[in-house]
Amino acid sequence: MGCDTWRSKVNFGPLKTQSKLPAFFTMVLIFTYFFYSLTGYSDYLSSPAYDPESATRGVEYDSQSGVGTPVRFPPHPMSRRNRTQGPWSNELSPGSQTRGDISILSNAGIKRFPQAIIIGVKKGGTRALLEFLRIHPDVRAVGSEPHFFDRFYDKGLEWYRSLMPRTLDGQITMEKTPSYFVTREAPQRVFALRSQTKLIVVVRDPVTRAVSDYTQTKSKNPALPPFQDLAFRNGSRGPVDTSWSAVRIGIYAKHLENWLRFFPPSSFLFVSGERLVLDPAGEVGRVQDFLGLRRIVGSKHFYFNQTKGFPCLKKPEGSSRPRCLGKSKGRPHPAIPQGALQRLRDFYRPFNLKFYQMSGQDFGWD
Ligand SMILES: Nc1ncnc2c1ncn2[C@@H]1O[C@H](COP(=O)(O)OS(=O)(=O)O)[C@@H](OP(=O)(O)O)[C@H]1O
Repeated sequence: MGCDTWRSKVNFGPLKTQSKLPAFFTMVLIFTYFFYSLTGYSDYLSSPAYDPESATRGVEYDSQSGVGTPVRFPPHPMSRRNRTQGPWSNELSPGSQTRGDISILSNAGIKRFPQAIIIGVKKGGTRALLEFLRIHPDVRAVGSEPHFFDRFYDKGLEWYRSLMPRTLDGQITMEKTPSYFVTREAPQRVFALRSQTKLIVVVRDPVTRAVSDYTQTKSKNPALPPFQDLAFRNGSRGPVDTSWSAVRIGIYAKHLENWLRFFPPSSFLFVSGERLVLDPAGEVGRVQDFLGLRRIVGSKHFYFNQTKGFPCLKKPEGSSRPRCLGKSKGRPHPAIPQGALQRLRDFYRPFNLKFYQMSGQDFGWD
């Protein structure tokens, strides 16, 4: 009788007990999946597994020879806690680190290596471009600068991939680290990871860029000598001091040569930092075309903020309110003697002309 009673109590309608078992286990599986998804454990458990795309890329990677040698990824070097608190956390952009970090959907998709990287240039407008692109539903980007190919290469590919946001099929993973453009080893390293990587370089008049760079350093170190004392040797009377990074970064042709040893010209898109301010929709339109994206980000997303003196977003990613970039972007520059600026302009002219030839674009700095 006991057994019959039990049977009749667990009888769901016309189904027999045997046919209910698979349904029961399916429910347990579904429950377990949602439990892990909601608590974030699925992220933790799945991180050492390689998606086919990144595993294929691992075959390309060889830090010594650059290409062709299959190598194993190193074991995951970071604990769960450290993965979210990397050394780059001080460099977080204003706003969230990745789109929808706190949403349940953040566990959907796969962490992939970037298909496109903004590799430079420092103070070119790289943050503005990345924040503009992040409005696009098919773009997901790391908010901070990973600095993998210059500073943290020793941490290994899995560390790098763990920083990436999850993407669904058809979405593009991006990051920006402007110092890659001037890092000697970066081209080979990027190529070794993914030879098809699309490379975006935001360039700006090298003279203004140098002043912008100086302004940033001076804001952290007010005792910094005057610009002209650093830009020229012998107390500003001598030749241009190319050992000063603020000057050296602006010799774009030289750095680009280094990249062209590994990547064909078609891998690059050069974005004008000046046009990005004057016509953000136009410049972002070119970037969307280059990335093979639908032109979704357009003029309706921008407005010119008179106080800031720069275009701002009407509705940035992760927010419903208009927002401009932070105070460190678009800040006033100190007055530099005209003579010093002219000498620098003369210095850069031949390099600029060479860069125009190499990039196939005249940026109009001269
Ligand atoms: N929309 C908008 N808002 C604010 N700032 C803008 C914008 N578009 C371009 N810029 C220019 O971006 C310059 C900073 O460049 P980066 O973001 O590449 O700097 S960094 O290398 O990441 O530090 C920054 O340089 P400074 O003007 O010297 O501050 C700006 O001129």
